[in-house]
Amino acid sequence: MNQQPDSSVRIERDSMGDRLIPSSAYYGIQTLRATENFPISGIKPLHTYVDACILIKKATAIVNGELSCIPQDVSKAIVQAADEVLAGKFRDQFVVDVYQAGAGTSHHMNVNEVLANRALEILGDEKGNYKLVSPNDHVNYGQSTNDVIPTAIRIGGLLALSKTLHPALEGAIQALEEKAVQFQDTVRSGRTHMQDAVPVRLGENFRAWAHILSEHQNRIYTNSGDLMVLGLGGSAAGTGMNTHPQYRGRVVTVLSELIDCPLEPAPHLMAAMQSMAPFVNVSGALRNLATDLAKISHDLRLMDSGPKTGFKEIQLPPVQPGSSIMPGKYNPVMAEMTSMVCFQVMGYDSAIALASLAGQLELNVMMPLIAYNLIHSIEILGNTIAALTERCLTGITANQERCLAFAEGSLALVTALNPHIGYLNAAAVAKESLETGKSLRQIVLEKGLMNEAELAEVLNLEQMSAIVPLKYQDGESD
Ligand SMILES: N[C@@H](CC(=O)O)C(=O)O
Repeated sequence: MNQQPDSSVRIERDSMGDRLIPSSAYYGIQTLRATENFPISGIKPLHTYVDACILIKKATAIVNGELSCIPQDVSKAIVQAADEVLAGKFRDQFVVDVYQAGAGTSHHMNVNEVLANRALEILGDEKGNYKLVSPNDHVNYGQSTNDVIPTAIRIGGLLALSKTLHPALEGAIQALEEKAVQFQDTVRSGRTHMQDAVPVRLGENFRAWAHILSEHQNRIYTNSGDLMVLGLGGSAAGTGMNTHPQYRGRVVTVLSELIDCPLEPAPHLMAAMQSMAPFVNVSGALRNLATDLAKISHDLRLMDSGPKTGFKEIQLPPVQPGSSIMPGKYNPVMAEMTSMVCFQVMGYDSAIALASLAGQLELNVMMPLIAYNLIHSIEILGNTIAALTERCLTGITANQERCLAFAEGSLALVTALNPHIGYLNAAAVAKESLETGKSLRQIVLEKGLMNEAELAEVLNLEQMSAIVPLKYQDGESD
């Protein structure tokens, strides 16, 4: 390329040759080639994933500067550039599609180039003039995509969990517990197999859901512990080639301080690089949560069904007109959206499992897919749960009369008669009630199976729907 380009572009060179880059761009030639190679989804890297990569680069620049592996002024300029990105600048410079080069080298080089070019500017030099600060020799000193990207997925996962999913789960659990107290005295008919079952308390349904979510939160905490063990320092193949002996330990300490989380160096660098088990583990816990969350959102839709032709035991808050053609229709849109997000998370989990088994020898090159799917799953689940809580759970009201009417009309009330008249007699009473339309009470009295006082005591909905306390001995309470 002999012609002098105009000032709107600059020339950059890599091992494949020269290319023109817009002068204003902070990314460089390797990023440009990647954008041309991967025009796949139009989806750019998640902010949290960019943050994770930038935090790693900040930590490595600090430690490589302290160890005199890179010049002090270069280290400081890279750190300043990293801080600027973390503060929200240059976000439009991370431009490589999420479906990209195996292992994530393209996104990684995008990060290295943006930091190098901004560091050059800070040092008074020109973008693209990589002598003073090079994306490969300085920003990437002692690193490889192969140890940086698995670390970035770990850090991105931890950031997303603490910023999005855990606070959302806490909010949902609290909202459900408040509803449990509010609806504690509302008796409704249980339904099993979608048929009449024994009575339950509506409040207890909400308490059960709070408990289910709280157990999922514990599983996610436990499963995410592995994300805190970092193989950073393994460089290209998990041997640590081209790193200073003190780098590996120090960089993990600095990164721990930066994200305020107790991280540790991996006991075996090759294992940390090859195995995607920590991500499968967290994704599995997310799938597990999504499975129950979808079930809860389906239950909410069932219980709210109607208004004239369904259960309508509860009312979900109407948040928008439901129909483009049917006036006055309000649909359970927040619960519907929740189910779809849960299905997406399960799909992402399946893809993560396939990507994780596709590693070969020293490296798993499917990491870009794992990075996007895992962090996106955490974030969309967190955002979904927060929106569901704010726009649906907190505003749910109970239709007490309707709940009670179903409970009183349930054929399964006859279950309470088993200990007094036996299962077969009780079944005959139920059958006759269904055939004749007479009440269970009336048939039992007509048949002389029990007297009125006994029946009144046994067919007590409050008592039937109360949870039997756990006791191991008389006089002991739980
Ligand atoms: N993923 C690259 C290494 C790197 O980008 O640092 C490779 O193994 O070829």
